[in-house]
Amino acid sequence: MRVLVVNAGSSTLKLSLREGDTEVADTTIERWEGDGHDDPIRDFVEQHPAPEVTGHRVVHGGPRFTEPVLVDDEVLDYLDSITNLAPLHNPRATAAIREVAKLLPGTPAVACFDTAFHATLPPSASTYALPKEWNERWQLRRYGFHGLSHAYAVRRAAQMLGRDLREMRVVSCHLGAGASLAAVRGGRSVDTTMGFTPLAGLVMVTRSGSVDPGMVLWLIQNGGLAPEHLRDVLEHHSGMRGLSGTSGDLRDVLAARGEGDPDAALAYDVFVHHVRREVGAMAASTQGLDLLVVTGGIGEHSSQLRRDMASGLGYLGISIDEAANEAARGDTDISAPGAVVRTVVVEASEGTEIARQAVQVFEKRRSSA
Ligand SMILES: Nc1ncnc2c1ncn2[C@@H]1O[C@H](COP(=O)(O)OP(=O)(O)O)[C@@H](O)[C@H]1O
Ligand SMILES: CC(=O)OP(=O)(O)O
Ligand SMILES: [Mg+2]
Repeated sequence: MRVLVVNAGSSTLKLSLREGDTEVADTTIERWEGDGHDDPIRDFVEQHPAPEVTGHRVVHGGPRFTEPVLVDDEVLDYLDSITNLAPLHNPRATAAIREVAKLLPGTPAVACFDTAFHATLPPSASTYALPKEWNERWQLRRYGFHGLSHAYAVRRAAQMLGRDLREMRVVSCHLGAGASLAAVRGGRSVDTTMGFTPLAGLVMVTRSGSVDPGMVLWLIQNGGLAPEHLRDVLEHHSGMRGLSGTSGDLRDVLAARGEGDPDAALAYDVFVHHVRREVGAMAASTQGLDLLVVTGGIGEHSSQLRRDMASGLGYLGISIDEAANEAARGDTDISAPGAVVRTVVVEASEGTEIARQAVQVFEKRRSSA
């Protein structure tokens, strides 16, 4: 089956065409505003054979969607209504869904949610200790994100090891522009570092990750900061970028650190500290660890980050092979011989998971029609 996969992330737009398990064409648009001014989606669709189904990444499914769903007007209206839950991401996804619907009228579109993978969190992990009425009124809870990436990465890692995912305790690390960890047990997500929004958890490239809520209130009341300004700073000018004072891209941070820049050195140390600390937290939620999976632009490409991360996690049984870590390209087992916990690098492929889900929904519809 031919599937068009549309992944509108916070910064890029990735398009790919898949036939079964093969990616026959793909493109990444670095800047896509989704405002109809330029139309890379049209170009891609016109240059390739028509798909039978389209799969879209939608970051936030809100309280309603815990599984992929066939898109219709009513689903789109609902997604519009929850835009403010993921303002960096969801508007771009709905813009892309509308654009593709115009170009390929009649082709079924399936929305695949980052949040869906974490719908299995137990209440103890998903519940915020706020007034019960608030949680009910606004459906406040830890939703968690990067679920498409985590789902693919843990399945792929288990396959590489020839093991049954359901029999392993896994911590999955998606370290890209956005970063989150997932604790996976019995094949299901039982905890994750992101929360109600993708701003929570780890220190990221430009996002602060979790900060003291009392400090946010203090900044509004005593710092005189307007909420919108604060949001912009926490989303775009914090993380490694805020600390380094220039770029949050780990390549730039490591280069500046190498030249003796103390701000870049601190930015890196803070990033690594939080990754290590949260791996420990996730391993507590899985009650032990058999497999550590590392994915995302940072996880796949920075052997230094993997080395520094692993060097602080020996107490969990994590031990990596130096040479394998340095040489790792694509999907690679970098575990030290005899390591109690396997450490595997997986090339992120949200697209594979989106295509899988889209085909599943499409075939279910066809068999019930
Ligand atoms: N060779 C590299 N070394 C260190 N970091 C890298 C390297 N290549 C990419 N990165 C990091 O990966 C990030 C992008 O991650 P990626 O997962 O591709 O992005 P997105 O989350 O937008 O999909 C960049 O911001 C950069 O920090
Ligand atoms: C959910 C999220 O943070 O996505 P991204 O990493 O693509 O920004
Ligand atoms: Mg990404």
